[in-house]
Amino acid sequence: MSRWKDELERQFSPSQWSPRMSADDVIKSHVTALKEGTERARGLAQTLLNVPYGEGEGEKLDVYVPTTTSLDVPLVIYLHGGYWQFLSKEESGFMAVPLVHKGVVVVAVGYDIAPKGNMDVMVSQVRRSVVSVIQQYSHISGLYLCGHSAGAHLAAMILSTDWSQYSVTPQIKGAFLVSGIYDLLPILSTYVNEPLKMTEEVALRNSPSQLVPQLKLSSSDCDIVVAVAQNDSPEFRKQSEDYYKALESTEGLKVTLEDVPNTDHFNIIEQLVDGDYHLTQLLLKMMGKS
Ligand SMILES: N[C@@H](CC(=O)c1ccccc1NC=O)C(=O)O
Repeated sequence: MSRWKDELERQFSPSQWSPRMSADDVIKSHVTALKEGTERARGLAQTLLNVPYGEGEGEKLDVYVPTTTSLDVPLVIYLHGGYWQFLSKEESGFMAVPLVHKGVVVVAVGYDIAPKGNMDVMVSQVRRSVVSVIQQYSHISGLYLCGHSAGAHLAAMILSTDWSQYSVTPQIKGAFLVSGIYDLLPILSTYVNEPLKMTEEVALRNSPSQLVPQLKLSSSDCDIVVAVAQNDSPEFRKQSEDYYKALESTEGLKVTLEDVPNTDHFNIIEQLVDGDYHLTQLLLKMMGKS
């Protein structure tokens, strides 16, 4: 393998950039943290698990419901990460712990990761999950998205949807894009694409960086936070910076770049179990619940 390809693969291996632990350990600890947080959330909140949003076996979502008498109930849809090939909704309810406590509904969406699903399928699934959620929860005070890593990519694709082919047009008030990938071309030649098997055409039509004009048409009223970890790799940091710049130079969009100090690709999202964490506070503030 060429040194150039080695370096590209290292840039797209988030586990190799954590200053906290070895690559293997940071992934193990990530999965454990997400699982434990999700178990806690399932113990604390009322839940509706495995609610179908489509016909497919994998087209199900989990709802974490607050006990509140307030009429102002925002809803956050969480899209999990894992390079479109790892993780599931089963360990994706962790952020519900502090949010449900503040009267926010949290929805963790499942989608068919590769090799079962491909990029077009996953993007279609998460878009349909949003339509299903607003049809079932029409009384909510606002719809928000949060995605991590590959899930931030999927959230950005939701913001970039031409809803004319769908039965409703979702009004998304805010989106938290955490350590995401917005240009899929650089990963085409890496190990990440082995199970995905994307062609250049597939990568282009599923790159949010190519869809900024559509995002402006569909999501001009949405507050967008592009968050990146201080210890994300230079290529990951560049993905967030470039996408932020592309959005920011588009007139009429409200977008901020959050460079989160003392975090890596994994604990930037794990810490959403903590109500005092900077990004939890920002999310609550965006929803008017701080
Ligand atoms: N090869 C990747 C693996 C990875 O990103 C990952 C693996 C398991 C669960 C989650 C992951 N990534 C982000 O959520 C890495 O080097 O981190």
